[in-house]
Amino acid sequence: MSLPLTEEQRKKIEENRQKALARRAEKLLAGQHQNTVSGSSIAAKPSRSKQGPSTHLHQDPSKSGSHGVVFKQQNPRSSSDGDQRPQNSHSFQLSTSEQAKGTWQRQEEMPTACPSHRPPNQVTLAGISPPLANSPPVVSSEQLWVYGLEQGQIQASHKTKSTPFVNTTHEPLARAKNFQETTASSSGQPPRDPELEARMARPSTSGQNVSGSVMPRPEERLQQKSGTPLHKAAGSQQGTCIKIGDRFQVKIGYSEELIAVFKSLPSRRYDPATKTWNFSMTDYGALNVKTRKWNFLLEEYSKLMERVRCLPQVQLDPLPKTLTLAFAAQLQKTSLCPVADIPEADLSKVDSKLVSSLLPFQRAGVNFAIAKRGRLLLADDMGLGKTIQAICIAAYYRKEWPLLVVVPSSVRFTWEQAFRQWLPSLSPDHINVVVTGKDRLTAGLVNIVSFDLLSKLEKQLKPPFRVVIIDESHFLKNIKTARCRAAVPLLKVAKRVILLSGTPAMSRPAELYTQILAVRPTFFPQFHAFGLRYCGAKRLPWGWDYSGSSNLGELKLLLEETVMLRRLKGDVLCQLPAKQRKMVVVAPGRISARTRAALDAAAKEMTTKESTKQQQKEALILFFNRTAEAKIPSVIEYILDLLESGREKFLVFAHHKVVLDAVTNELERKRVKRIRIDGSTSSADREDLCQQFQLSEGPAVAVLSITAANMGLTFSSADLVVFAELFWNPGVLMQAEDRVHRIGQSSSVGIHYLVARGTADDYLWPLIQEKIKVLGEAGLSETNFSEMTEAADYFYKDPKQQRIYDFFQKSFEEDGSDMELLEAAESFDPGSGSQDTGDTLDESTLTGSPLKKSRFEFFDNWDSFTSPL
Ligand SMILES: Nc1ncnc2c1ncn2[C@@H]1O[C@H](COP(=O)(O)OP(=O)(O)OP(=O)(O)O)[C@@H](O)[C@H]1O
Repeated sequence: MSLPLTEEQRKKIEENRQKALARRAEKLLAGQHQNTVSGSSIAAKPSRSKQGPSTHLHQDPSKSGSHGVVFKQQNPRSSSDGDQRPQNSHSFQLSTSEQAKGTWQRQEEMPTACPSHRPPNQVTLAGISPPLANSPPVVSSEQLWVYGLEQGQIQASHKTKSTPFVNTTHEPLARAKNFQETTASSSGQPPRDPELEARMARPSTSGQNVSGSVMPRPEERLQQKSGTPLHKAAGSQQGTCIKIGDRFQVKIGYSEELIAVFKSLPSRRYDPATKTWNFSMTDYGALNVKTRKWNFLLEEYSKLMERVRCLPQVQLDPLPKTLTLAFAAQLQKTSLCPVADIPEADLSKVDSKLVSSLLPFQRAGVNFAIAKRGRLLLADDMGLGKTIQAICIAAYYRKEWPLLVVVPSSVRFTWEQAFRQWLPSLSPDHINVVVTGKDRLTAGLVNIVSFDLLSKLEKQLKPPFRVVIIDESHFLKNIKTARCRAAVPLLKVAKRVILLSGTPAMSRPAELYTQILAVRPTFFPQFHAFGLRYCGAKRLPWGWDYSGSSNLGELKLLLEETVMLRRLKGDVLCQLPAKQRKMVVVAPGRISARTRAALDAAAKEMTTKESTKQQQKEALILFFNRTAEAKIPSVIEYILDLLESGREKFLVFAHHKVVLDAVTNELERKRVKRIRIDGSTSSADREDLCQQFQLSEGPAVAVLSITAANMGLTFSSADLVVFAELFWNPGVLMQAEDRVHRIGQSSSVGIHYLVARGTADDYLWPLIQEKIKVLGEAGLSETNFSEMTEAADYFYKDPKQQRIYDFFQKSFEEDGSDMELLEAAESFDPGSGSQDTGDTLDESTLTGSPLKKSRFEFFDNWDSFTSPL
């Protein structure tokens, strides 16, 4: 951020200039070393470099009176000078050969090892540099001399002005800072970053420590801390370094000396975007600022920075310290390839069932995590199996358990199931799912808790967990939320931090900050530095605005090098099955006591010997009915979590009208785009609604009846299907799945079955699996439907449960049983059922739902069920 010089500052500079001239004259008289024309007041000793810019210039044919400059993109490794060759006399070399000579002589006399010659007081006031000029600044040698002398004075006012955290009154920012302070003090020092430290300790090719040559000097540290650029002199050019691929780019306006420096570096290129430019000096001012970019190999970074420091009229913001450390090996040429090969991790101590199930890209993910010492953001696309990878990574560090798993509350039990499935060596008794604020957070070896409960159980976080998984880590994007305040300190001190999110940032880079902080607390300990670099921070009358974005390419590189692994579905499509089915165990904790009692009564009725067949079937219908009601809050919670996680378009299939109504009403309340197709939708409307959904952009949900919308419709623009309810006929379920898995679908499709324990799902789910297995054996269905829930705990030890299951099986397998069940349901008296149970549904979730009226309209469309469309 540069501010124009005030009148007072100008006067002071002029005064100082005069004084400096006088001093200079005295020095000359005293016979001291003279530096004839240069601005080399910063150079205490003249020293000639063998590789100095002047050598290049003199060898450069560009000097020979040509009239233009051609900039061509070159092979980055080419050392040719061909990318900047003047074609005519209006070249960069100034208009006369005399001038050029004068300039380059100055360069020649500059020491190359500038830092050692540079006076220590060369940090100047942040606000005095003018904005990037449109035309080359005209700076006389005298001016340069004076600027060099006067910087110490300017610095005097620098310190109090350049720390936005101190000065700003912007509340969120102030809070962010406080937060940083409190978390730092409450949790002690953040853990050291061994990876970066190792890099820093690695010797460079020149035998120097990376830190020795790359670490900024004190004034640069001040600059980085304050987030303000390092300024050299009034009137200096201000530029920035940005890392791009294995190169870094310099964005800066014209400076003759700087071009000489650039030319001295063999890897230079000009304007990678436009490849070739041909322009004269007179056109320079009109050039688009965006095109003034140079880029170099990373390994030349230190060399360039050292030389640029010698140019008082040029000021170049260095790469952030975090970047220079992250890429130290490349900056120092100790690594030839941009990303070092990731070694294969030794997973011999992890359950072989899990390890052998990993797909190749998942195995690579585990290797990456272990190479990063168990601290990473695994940002694979949705449905790529982040859970299995996270469990494997955590299992690798099993000696450091107890493990804490923080998840959205709608998937707590799915995680429990996943641990059971993938880690058979872990006794189920050692898995602790925290359900209420009174539960113990440390009761198990694996402790699963929701974000919201975590903030209520903060006191139980001492001693801290050493291994932590955070699912859907973008839930932590807002530093002001209670969940974030509870989680981030915990993560900063944990030894292993596994963040999972398919959408780490949904709208702006600022959302990434807390996640980066959690994985690498030392990277950007202050948000402002991050905000300036990557959030296009703007100072507004009310404070700082960090809602923008800047240097995104660099941010991506930094994240990928150090913190984040992200694979998109398209990258690994060939390794994925066409359909990925997932059983989601939804929260039984949300079933009220009265519904639970009603479910138990219905279950008892089904197996009572005294009951007639008809009574048993009615009890079965009642059981379904209560199941539907019991699941509504969890279903809605799950759908809202999906939307919050960035799922854009998906289908929700349900069976009972009460569920379809509740979901539709909630989406309406949340103003989410939706369509609904059930038995009451006319054929013409069905097609229109379908098209509407197919063409819609952004989040949209299709709420569909399992029986009325399982055929004849195409929803290939979605790639996820959620079954809010189960249905006993797997053929109907698979037809419903195929609404998205059909021609036009280019992605692997996710299918989520929401299953609630203690309900009819306990029996329906194994029943469906059993049927599919039989069909699979006959080559009539895919087999992986049942494989996915192999470890599901649905095998009945209790004889009563077994009897219910047998009854289910019998009821649904008898010829015409469906019809019987439907008839039985028709004869059911909803009114009496309603009064009997008087179940309370979550009012907040069901606002606006015409519950009383439709409560027992179990099947939304009998006709479509018996004769599907
Ligand atoms: N290697 C594997 N073998 C068998 N099943 C797998 C494998 N990897 C993933 N799955 C299954 O794929 C489904 C999706 O996996 P998971 O839920 O972990 O994806 P995710 O990346 O966490 O998705 P989201 O971001 O939507 O939560 C699950 O049913 C999971 O069990």
